[in-house]
Amino acid sequence: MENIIISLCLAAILAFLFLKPLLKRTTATRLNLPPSPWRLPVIGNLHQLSLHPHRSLGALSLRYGPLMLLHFGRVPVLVVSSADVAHDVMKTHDLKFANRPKTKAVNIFTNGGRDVAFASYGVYWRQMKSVCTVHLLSKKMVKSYEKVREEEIKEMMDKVEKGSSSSLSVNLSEIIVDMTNNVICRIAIGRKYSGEGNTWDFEKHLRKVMEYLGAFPVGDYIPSLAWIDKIRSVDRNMEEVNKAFVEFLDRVIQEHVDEGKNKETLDIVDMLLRIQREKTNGLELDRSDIRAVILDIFAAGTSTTFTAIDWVMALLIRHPNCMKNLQDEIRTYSRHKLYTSEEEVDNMEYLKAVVKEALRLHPPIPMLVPRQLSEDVKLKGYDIAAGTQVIINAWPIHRDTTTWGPDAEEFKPERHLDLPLDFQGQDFKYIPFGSGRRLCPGIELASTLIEVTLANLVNQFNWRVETRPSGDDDEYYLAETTGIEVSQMSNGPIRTQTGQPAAVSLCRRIRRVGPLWAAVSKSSALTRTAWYWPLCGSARRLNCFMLKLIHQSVCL
Ligand code: HEM
Repeated sequence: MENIIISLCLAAILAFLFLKPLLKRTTATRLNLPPSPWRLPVIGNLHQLSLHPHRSLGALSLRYGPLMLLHFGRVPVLVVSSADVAHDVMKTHDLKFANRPKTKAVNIFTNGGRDVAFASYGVYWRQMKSVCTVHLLSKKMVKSYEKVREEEIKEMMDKVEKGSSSSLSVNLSEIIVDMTNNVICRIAIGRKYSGEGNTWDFEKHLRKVMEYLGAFPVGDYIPSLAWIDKIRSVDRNMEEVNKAFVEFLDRVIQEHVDEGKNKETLDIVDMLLRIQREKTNGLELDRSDIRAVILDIFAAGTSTTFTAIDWVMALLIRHPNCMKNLQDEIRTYSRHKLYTSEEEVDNMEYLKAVVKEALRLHPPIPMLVPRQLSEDVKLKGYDIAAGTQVIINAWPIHRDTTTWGPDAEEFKPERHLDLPLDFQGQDFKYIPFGSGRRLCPGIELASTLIEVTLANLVNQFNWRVETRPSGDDDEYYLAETTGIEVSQMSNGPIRTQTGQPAAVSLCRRIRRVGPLWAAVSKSSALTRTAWYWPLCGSARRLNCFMLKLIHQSVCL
């Protein structure tokens, strides 16, 4: 009798194991899944991504529609490529799509998502987001940092001035990067760490953190290849970088504690310490939470902002008529020759249109920050399972001819003059800062800094292309770059593939004419990635994201 029972049990287990995949397949076939491009075993659809994934996903969407289901390794990824579907995701079902996926790097650097950008949707994130929008990055707070912006922009203008009055070249992108870093640094931690006299190389460490946050975590997406991360000692290296950063931020926080509460101008660390003392919003912060928020401010605020300024300058130089219109406007409103103030910038409608148009064509985070679905949902009749990662690809949305007209690919700031579009993501055809619950809280800070910087650069200098080697087209000069350096802030494959902050290579020779002289501009991204190009070139030819992964594996 016992033998019979054991045999029956064994038979049942075997039958279950045998039937399980079949059952699964039957259930899956009953689900109405979104269209998917063909995929390979193990890597899924990764081979279909080029070095500009926002472009390759945009091209795939022309074939498979605005809602596609891909697989990055074994992780299902939903790709949204139209304003209509973006509306359903970020408005109708925003709550279900309000989570973020977390990679190993995110867990290490943000202490398991104790920041804002990667925190899981829930009470803690809600409190943090509210602290960010109401206290740290509110209109009033941004206004209180006006002096910081003015000082740093004046310093930037001095550098351009010096460069332009000598025959030496000026790296405009580098100057913009320095200015942006300095502004964000002073706002966040009260002082800047660039230049001489700094024993700790803050920028180098921050870049390292962002490289890890932006790198493709092979093991997270293709567990069978997790050994690659082990061989590369990725975990150990990340822990070491994190340790150095933690020590630095701890020192900064302790200095703030020692300085006391009665400072005249408060930076973000001061504000966070006050929130910790007063338990604002019922929030109980410990030191590691404060560190995570500060890291967010740096990671989310620096490269995005400088990339935007870089693109606007590049587009203006390519469109002399727009440059002239803008200069006319700025010179009408700007009373002082040496500095155009934020109050004056407030009146400049054409300047705002120029910035909006540049962010439409070149959103610094073209695929936004990935989201993760927290429960099953039906979207446009398709079944999407909980846990699916979600990419909202702003790139094709911003260039859709059905919503933007046949000239959607052209740089035409005028189109914004009569359009009631803002950065708040209310109209889903224009979402450079995202939308809904996860909307970027840094809009006020970023747009103010971008506008006042441009007003000054454009007001005081006339920019034009000086030389142009024959036989090269515009793309050669004005290409998006991707790669580790420009995907620093991103998380997960989406980020790395997106090459989020799509920095521009401003490698034209630019001359300031009129009373002052020549400035030569060269992209920092290009400078930093000079050694990287041969591989990028071949990767581009093969349209192969895998090559980038291999390169990243070797270099990180
Ligand atoms: C041109 C500059 C910037 C652009 C284009 C940009 C864009 C974005 C985008 C697309 C998102 C994701 C939104 C979504 O998921 O719907 C985001 C999130 C975020 N941004 Fe920005 N951003 C910029 C500047 C800044 C600045 C200056 C800060 C702060 C100092 C900042 C802080 C954040 C934070 C904390 C989040 C996460 C919000 C959340 O998950 O709830 N950003 N940003």
